[in-house]
Amino acid sequence: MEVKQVTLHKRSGEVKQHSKKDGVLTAEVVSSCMSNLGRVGTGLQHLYHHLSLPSHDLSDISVLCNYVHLQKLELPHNKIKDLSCVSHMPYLVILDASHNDISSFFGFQPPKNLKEVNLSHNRMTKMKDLSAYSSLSHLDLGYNCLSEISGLEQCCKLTHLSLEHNRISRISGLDSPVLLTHLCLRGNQLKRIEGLENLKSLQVLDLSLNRITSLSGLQNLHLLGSINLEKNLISEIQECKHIHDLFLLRDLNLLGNSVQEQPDYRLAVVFLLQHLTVLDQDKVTAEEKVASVNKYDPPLDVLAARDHMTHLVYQLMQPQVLYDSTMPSADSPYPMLVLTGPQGCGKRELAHRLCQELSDYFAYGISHTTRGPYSREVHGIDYHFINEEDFQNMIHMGKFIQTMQYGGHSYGLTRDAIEDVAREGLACCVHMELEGVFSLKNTYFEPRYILLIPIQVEKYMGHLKSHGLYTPAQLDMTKSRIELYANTNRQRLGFFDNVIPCDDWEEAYQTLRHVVKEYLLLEEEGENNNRGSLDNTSTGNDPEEKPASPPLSRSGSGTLASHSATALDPSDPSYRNYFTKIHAELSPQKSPAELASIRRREQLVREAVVGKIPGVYSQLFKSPAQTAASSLQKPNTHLSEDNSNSDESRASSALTVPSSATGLSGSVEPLDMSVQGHTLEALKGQTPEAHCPGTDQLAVAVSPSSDRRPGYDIKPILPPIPAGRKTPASPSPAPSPRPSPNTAVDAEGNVDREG
Ligand SMILES: Nc1ncnc2c1ncn2[C@@H]1O[C@H](COP(=O)(O)OP(=O)(O)OP(=O)(O)O)[C@@H](O)[C@H]1O
Repeated sequence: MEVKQVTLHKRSGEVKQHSKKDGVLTAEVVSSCMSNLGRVGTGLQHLYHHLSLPSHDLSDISVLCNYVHLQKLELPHNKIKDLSCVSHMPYLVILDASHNDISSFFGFQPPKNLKEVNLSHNRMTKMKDLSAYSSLSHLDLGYNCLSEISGLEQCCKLTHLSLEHNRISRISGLDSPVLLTHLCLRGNQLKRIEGLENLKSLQVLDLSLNRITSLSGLQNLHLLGSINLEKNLISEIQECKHIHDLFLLRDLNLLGNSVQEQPDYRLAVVFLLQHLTVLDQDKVTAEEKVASVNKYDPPLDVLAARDHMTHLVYQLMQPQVLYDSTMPSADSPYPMLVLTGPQGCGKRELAHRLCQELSDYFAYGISHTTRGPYSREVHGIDYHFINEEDFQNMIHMGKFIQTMQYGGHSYGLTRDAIEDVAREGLACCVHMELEGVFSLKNTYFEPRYILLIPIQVEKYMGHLKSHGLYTPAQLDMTKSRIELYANTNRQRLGFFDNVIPCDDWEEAYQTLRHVVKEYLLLEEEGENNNRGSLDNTSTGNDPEEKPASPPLSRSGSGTLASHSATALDPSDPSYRNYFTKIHAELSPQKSPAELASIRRREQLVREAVVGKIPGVYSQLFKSPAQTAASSLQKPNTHLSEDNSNSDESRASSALTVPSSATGLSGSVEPLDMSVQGHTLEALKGQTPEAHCPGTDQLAVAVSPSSDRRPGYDIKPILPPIPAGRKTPASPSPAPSPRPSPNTAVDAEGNVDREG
């Protein structure tokens, strides 16, 4: 249908034809640029609602006074100075007069429903009161010469506002448009983020190309999803803490800020703002998120894996040392009992008492610590108290099997401490925090883990306070860790073998004693078998489920008990059976798959040690298919066979181990233990510490979720030489310090025991 604009729009009914001349808009041009045919209100006439005249060199558009029904008017890229014709368009909803020469701010009577106005790229210098334009939802005033935001007090429906590239040096006048969702102040002269407090609906904020130094002022804008701060003066990562609680923030742009030069900038920001999906116009990958968490707040598994790797690497870098008494045999790792639980829950005293009462079975494994002794503590009984420097030296000498930082001090359990006990023919009983347990679970030791946990928290806290040893901060930390233990127990079925409430110390001891005697099948007739411990290896639901302790018969128990009653003779062949049985009773049962895996790994070590296969590590990490095949071809060799080959073994291990260590030390830098546990604080409080070389490499090499991996529990050692109990069982609460039992292999391959 052909519609003549002239008949539809001329108010007077008369059409005066104009031609486009000297920037004057004519009716002909208008009629050729109209679109969107509709009806007038009466429904009797048709008319066009839209007029679009971009880039027509227009300067005089007064002819538009006649086009009263226009709803959308687009006049960008002309030379228009006067927009007064708009006063005649009461139905106008959208006006685009960008890229013109307009200097008068809203120089027309307000169309009642005017919603979207684009006056960007003009010459306006001052904003005026827009209270008559209360329907405005989108307003673009970018690229003008405005120096102050004002006149928006009544614009309650405004959702999009752009004032980019003006001369604004301070954000003000934005209290009212509370529905504002998009605000662009790019390219102004802003130094601070202020005056945005009321814009609670703000979702997209562009403050790029300003001189902003801090992100303060954004903290309450909880709907913000995107912030552009490109090319500002932000220099500190900790500024991100101001937007840390903006949980909907997905896109942050800090390109062109000096903060990007900070070490580990991207990881630190990704860690602080974990909801980000785009940072600096680059997608945040899942790998980056994991790496950032592992770096700044590593899960216990990751910490433990790093701890384990550190000690493994340092151990490998030392000359070979044989820990014969604790070496796992084919079927029975050295038996250990670990009491864990929050600080001050009494586990240390419980461990001492247990070792005293069951001195034929257990002795206390003494940890090292850098904290000073409390008043009644004895060096060499409660701890080995050493200074930080010595502790670090011991780490570098590969002495520890696990370490942890707690309350600003270092704690660690050495191989020697365990070996000391093992050489007495006893099982080792230690106490440690949860981190220690995680770490120990990476080693070849397979202790029973007993969690001692306070149920009555207030009573426990009162007890701790009464010690008078702890600062309020330490007390708070200890309290918060009760939940950590409880959660670990809830979330990791079977992680602890037993859980014992420790609100009443005597009751806890009796339960512990009972549990341990049950492990050892030593329970006296008639003794209460119903104590308040939870056996965590059983869910209690499955009637088929195996009991936590191996189902040894009573006669087995009798044998064990009678062995324990007399001093053990190492030459007695039943000596090893004794250990095997303690182990069987202290170790959780394994599935056939686990057992097969352990055997495979042991087989590999044996082969490497006797020189049947080349390097220890190249074999330990070979593909599962090869591993399976090789273990099929070479069925489990007996320990005695390995012993018969001892010359060859020594030669082979002396050759292979240092080369493995060298290979490792080339690619894996030793860990700086002081970094662990401090990075998060450093990040939150101030600029992160300088990058710690090696930390990342280790973190990458370690899978956080895996407790047991090939090679982790393998030591480059010779088969065990049972040393046996050297002294009669002592009733003392803890083994007294004795010379190091370490045994070294000299250049000729001769075994030489220290001390
Ligand atoms: N080698 C270790 N690895 C991990 N944690 C350890 C180690 N040795 C000791 N701990 C634990 O470190 C925490 C602090 O020990 P510390 O002896 O300083 O505190 P305490 O107030 O005497 O508490 P507790 O009575 O529980 O030992 C304790 O929970 C303790 O069990």
